[in-house]
Amino acid sequence: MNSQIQHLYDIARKTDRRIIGLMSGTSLDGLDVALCRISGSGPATAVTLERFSTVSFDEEFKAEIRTIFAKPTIDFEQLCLLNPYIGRLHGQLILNCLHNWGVAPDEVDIVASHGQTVYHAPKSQHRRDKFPNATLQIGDGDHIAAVTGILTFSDFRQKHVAHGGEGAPLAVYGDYFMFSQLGENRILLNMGGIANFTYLPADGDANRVFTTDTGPGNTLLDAYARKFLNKPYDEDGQLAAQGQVNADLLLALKKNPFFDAPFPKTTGPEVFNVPYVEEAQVRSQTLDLPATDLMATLVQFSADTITQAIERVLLNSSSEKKEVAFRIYMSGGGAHNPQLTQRLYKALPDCQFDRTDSLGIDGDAKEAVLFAVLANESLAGGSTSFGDRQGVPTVSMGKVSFPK
Ligand SMILES: Nc1ncnc2c1ncn2[C@@H]1O[C@H](COP(=O)(O)OP(=O)(O)OP(=O)(O)O)[C@@H](O)[C@H]1O
Ligand SMILES: CC(=O)N[C@H]1[C@@H]2OC[C@@H](O2)[C@@H](O)[C@@H]1O[C@H](C)C(=O)O
Repeated sequence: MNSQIQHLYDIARKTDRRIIGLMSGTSLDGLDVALCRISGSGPATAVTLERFSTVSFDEEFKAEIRTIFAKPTIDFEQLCLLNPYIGRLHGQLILNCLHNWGVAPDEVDIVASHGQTVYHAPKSQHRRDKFPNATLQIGDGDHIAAVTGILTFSDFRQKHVAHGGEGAPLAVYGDYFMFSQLGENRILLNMGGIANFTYLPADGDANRVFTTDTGPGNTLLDAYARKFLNKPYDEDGQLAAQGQVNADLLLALKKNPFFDAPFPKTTGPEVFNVPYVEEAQVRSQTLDLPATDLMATLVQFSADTITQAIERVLLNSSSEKKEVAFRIYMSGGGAHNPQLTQRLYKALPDCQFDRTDSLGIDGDAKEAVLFAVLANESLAGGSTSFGDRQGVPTVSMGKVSFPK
């Protein structure tokens, strides 16, 4: 037997594993690196987040990704070059983090890498009948394994697509395994570039849990912060705080079939981008809106679409379950924006708000931890059924890269 297969087998048989989860999301702010110790599997999964860092990307690297990011037409050579480049970079950033943490690479069992999404195209978006749902992440796992010498799992989303899902959101698996709690209706709300939430019903029924994207989180805010402030984001919503919401533009922004589509569903910056806002401004005759009002309207747009999606869950829960309070646990960068969170508190007065930090997982690390949990599940779990339904296939995800 190849000794690397034996090594994989030995890791799978351990009672607990040290797994580094990696996430680089739609905000392109940096690489989230989460060193986790994980035992158990399925709903018995127990995670200790031992170390966490977000390693910021420099402007030159962000500009390289932006040449192909979420664009239907790109320079194919750039895509080809970035695939190994990002893999090697992520590998090097892992080594840097391990060095800073005083952890040797051979003390880590597995790297679980999301990669960089460069294009996301569910059927509802591409509308080309003969093609399936599609999504593309780059930063190949072989390069991460070669640079770090650590067995690497990567490219988690293709298996989900192969079984009829849209390739996202995958949070449903990790959230159910880590955060489901009998007796409490939980909403795990992650506000990254795109916002999504997981519904965890109080009865713990795996057949009813789901995660859905709700629309933009920070992606539009960041695009306009770059334009108006020449900064990566509007810190604490300071610019938005100075403006008034424009009702006509808000209405125009909300006119998109995505918002009425059934759960679960996904979207991305391929749809919600600057041209989308400009087109809504033309329709609502608000092209001359001051920067402050535009920012305030964009925050309201994110807040309203998140609220309306969550309200749908509250309405659909039976009267019996409504007696159990809904608690919303926030995570992701948007949870640091008071302009966004205050609007949510106001719009959902019957819900109690908290952060995933109170459940033991730093909200900024949650998505990186998810990939560590998915790799753990592929190694040691795989027996939890999510039923036979759209968007939540019962599958083990991730491809294996041996270091040699
Ligand atoms: N203090 C703050 N004030 C306002 N916004 C903030 C603050 N801190 C973080 N953010 C927002 O959070 C973003 C980063 O969020 P996060 O890292 O969760 O996104 P991501 O993981 O790239 O996205 P996704 O979940 O869509 O993949 C920043 O780009 C910024 O918009
Ligand atoms: C295709 C893709 O990369 N989607 C991301 C993105 O970022 C947030 C939202 O859009 C979510 O659908 C997903 O990531 C999280 C980790 C998920 O799959 O649950």
